[in-house]
Amino acid sequence: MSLNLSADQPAVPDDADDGVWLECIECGETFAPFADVRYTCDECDGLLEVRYADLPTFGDFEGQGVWRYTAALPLEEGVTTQEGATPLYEVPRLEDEIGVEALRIKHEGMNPTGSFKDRGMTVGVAVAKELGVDRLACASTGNTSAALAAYGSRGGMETLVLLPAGKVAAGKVAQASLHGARILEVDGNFDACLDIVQELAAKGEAYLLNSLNPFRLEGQKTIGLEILEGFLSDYDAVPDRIVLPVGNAGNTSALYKAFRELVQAGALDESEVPKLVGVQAEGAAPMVEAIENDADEVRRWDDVETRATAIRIGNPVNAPKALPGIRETGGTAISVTDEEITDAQRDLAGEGIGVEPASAASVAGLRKLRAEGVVSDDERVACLTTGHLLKDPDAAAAAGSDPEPVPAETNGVLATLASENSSDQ
Ligand SMILES: Cc1ncc(COP(=O)(O)O)c(C=O)c1O
Ligand SMILES: N[C@@H](CCOP(=O)(O)O)C(=O)O
Repeated sequence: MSLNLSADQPAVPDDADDGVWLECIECGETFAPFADVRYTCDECDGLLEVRYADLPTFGDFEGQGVWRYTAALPLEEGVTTQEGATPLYEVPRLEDEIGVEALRIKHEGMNPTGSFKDRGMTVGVAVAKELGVDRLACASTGNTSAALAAYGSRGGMETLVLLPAGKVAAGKVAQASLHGARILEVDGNFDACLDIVQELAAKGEAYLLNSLNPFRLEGQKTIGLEILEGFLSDYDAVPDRIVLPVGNAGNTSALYKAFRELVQAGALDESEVPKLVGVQAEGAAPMVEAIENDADEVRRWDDVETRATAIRIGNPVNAPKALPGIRETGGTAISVTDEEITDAQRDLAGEGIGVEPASAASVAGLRKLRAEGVVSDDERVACLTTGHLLKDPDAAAAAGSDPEPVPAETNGVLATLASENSSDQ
């Protein structure tokens, strides 16, 4: 099986349920979608994708948010807190400074729990209910755990999250905790947590809701659909390029699937599909390594480090879906330093957009690619910012300026205002 853009719509197998089925991206084996719990192929362990007998075009969408795109989703309703419909901000100063025809920021930090994970969970948790499971679990660098805890509690289900000890931003742990998840802090990195959660899921201890779960990625497809609709409405054309931070590579896979389905439905010409550009932190860049080396597989990095803790991931499990997404769209992958990430975080904040460090990687990557001449000045680009500033208050405080102590009287305040701001020097 190849995930190419011009692949024909597959024949509907006998095990389809109401025109929906699961299919292995490696060997093509098909499975009924809601009869049993499975995350990968029984035959070859390949990744699974949800397939549809009928694919929608733009005219088939109505309403707002993730569930506007019901025609492109496996269920008609989810466990919802009104996720999606996030802003597509204009950033005139950054657009000017980076030097592209148009730059828009799709700010996924404006979702209910402050990250794009809500789009996946509204679908994934609803499928879990359909399957009749009681305990949901994930490994997480923070945002998945916050979203799982919130949507699990909304669905009245037990949630278990495994976090790398000491490597998750404070806001995210607080969210998972208050929404009632049982939090286990693992003495290991995210990839080790995911190995364990996969084993727990295989033993039937919990239903896995990381992005290995094909249903979760269906919800995340709606990011791509919203970006395309936003650009069509404002520019009468889809973006030339979408730049996004990459960790486990779920979004890259999901956006590519959204575009492939539009091409198959005849709603988008193959030549119009936006180039997908993945950005990783230098200290955690296995996807970039694979793209640069033209490799078929991604090598697992055992030691990963970056200030952008959300993308501190060395073994992107969705690589077999994401590598074709980058290559088939004519995109690329690039790594950026932590300093470049923080600079971009400050620049976005300077346009009133508060993002966590991992999110700013997209803008840092675009800036670098523009400077290298890979992106040209006539391009219209969307950068995805994946999580809100308040997710990681420590990183925000470190990137911002320090408060200045003043006495509790006006003259003292005036004297301080008249002096140089020492934190600006
Ligand atoms: C804020 C943030 N940005 C980016 C990513 C990376 O997304 P993906 O795993 O879909 O590549 C994650 C988590 O993985 C995240 O939490
Ligand atoms: N950044 C992620 C890492 C896990 O990714 P997932 O998409 O596979 O759940 C997180 O927030 O935990």
